[in-house]
Amino acid sequence: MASRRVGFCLSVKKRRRINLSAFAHLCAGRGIEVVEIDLSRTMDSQGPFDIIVHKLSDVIVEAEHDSQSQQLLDNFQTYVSTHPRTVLLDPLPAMRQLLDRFASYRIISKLQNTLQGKSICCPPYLEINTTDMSAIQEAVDRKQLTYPLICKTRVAHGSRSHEMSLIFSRAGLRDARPPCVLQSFVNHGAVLHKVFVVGEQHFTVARPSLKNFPTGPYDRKTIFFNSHEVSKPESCSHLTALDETMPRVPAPNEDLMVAMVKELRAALGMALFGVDVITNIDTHTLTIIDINIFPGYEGVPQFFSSLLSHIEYVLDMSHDPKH
Ligand SMILES: O=P(O)(O)O[C@@H]1[C@@H](O)[C@H](OP(=O)(O)O)[C@@H](OP(=O)(O)O)[C@@H](O)[C@H]1OP(=O)(O)O
Ligand SMILES: Nc1ncnc2c1ncn2[C@@H]1O[C@H](COP(=O)(O)OP(=O)(O)O)[C@@H](O)[C@H]1O
Ligand SMILES: [Mg+2]
Repeated sequence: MASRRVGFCLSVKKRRRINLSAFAHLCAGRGIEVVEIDLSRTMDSQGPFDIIVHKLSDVIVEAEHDSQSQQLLDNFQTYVSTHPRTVLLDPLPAMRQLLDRFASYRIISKLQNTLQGKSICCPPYLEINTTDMSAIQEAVDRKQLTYPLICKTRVAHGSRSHEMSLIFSRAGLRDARPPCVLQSFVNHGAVLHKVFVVGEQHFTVARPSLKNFPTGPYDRKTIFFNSHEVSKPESCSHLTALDETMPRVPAPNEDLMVAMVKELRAALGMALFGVDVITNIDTHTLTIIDINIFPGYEGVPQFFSSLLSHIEYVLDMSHDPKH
């Protein structure tokens, strides 16, 4: 009989993607039982759980307008609050803030101040809530945002959240669809670094990314794109094809990455997250552009062993009377 039970609460898609049955097999060898939580049944009938690993992004976003999802979320929250000894990976309020780019970029901007002098930054950006063009133009000028601007939806989860645009001039600002973020585009040599965090450990994987653009403003039509067409491992787009004469950008400094991950872990209070970083080709500043909840860890063969170690560590800590 397994002595410890880990509940996984994931969408069907996520469960398949991470191959939960293979992870359950690994856990069984360490006396840990993996249970797939079915949110449509009572949590009490499926427990007890020593720890719950979840990605409830779909449910949280749907709960905004769907009472059935709200009910599922309420049941989950009630279980968690009435079982304080069950560890939650990760806390709901912590992950909820990452579903909102306004909140994420505030966190990243604060981090930029904490790590001052460490050459880490967040691109200058604006939160756009209005359709009033002159107000938007004035805000862009006041904040001295440089063109091109990348326009991202406020909601950071779901298929529509990856629909973005590149705006090259004041006239192009009419293509912004509020609520959204307007962020200065940073030339980075078309390489994205995905930093995948599991507790104390992190793993970095390089991915394709948007190519460099001349600094604007200039007369060019807005480019609409889906971020998954440019930054997935298999992405192959004309938007990522670099001019071959471009000098290569150095890989990010590992000490800087360690400092960034440490600060972010503390600021977020989370263990399973991903950070998208790029290196500014002119200043070599490490630039954070995105934080993801429980990402895919694609290209990280150590993911399972690392997750298992983290779960064991958390369980040991929670049973330690000193904590
Ligand atoms: O949006 P990104 O930066 O491409 O990262 C995605 C993202 O985190 C996505 O989650 P969601 O937006 O659907 O919540 C993850 O999907 P899964 O939950 O199905 O794994 C992707 O795995 C992330 O991609 P990546 O692993 O490339 O960071
Ligand atoms: N400020 C920026 N400068 C340059 N490229 C960017 C910037 N922000 C995003 N990108 C590009 O757009 C892609 C998607 O942006 P991101 O903020 O990670 O959104 P998503 O949530 O869809 O992953 C990145 O992978 C990168 O290629
Ligand atoms: Mg991203």
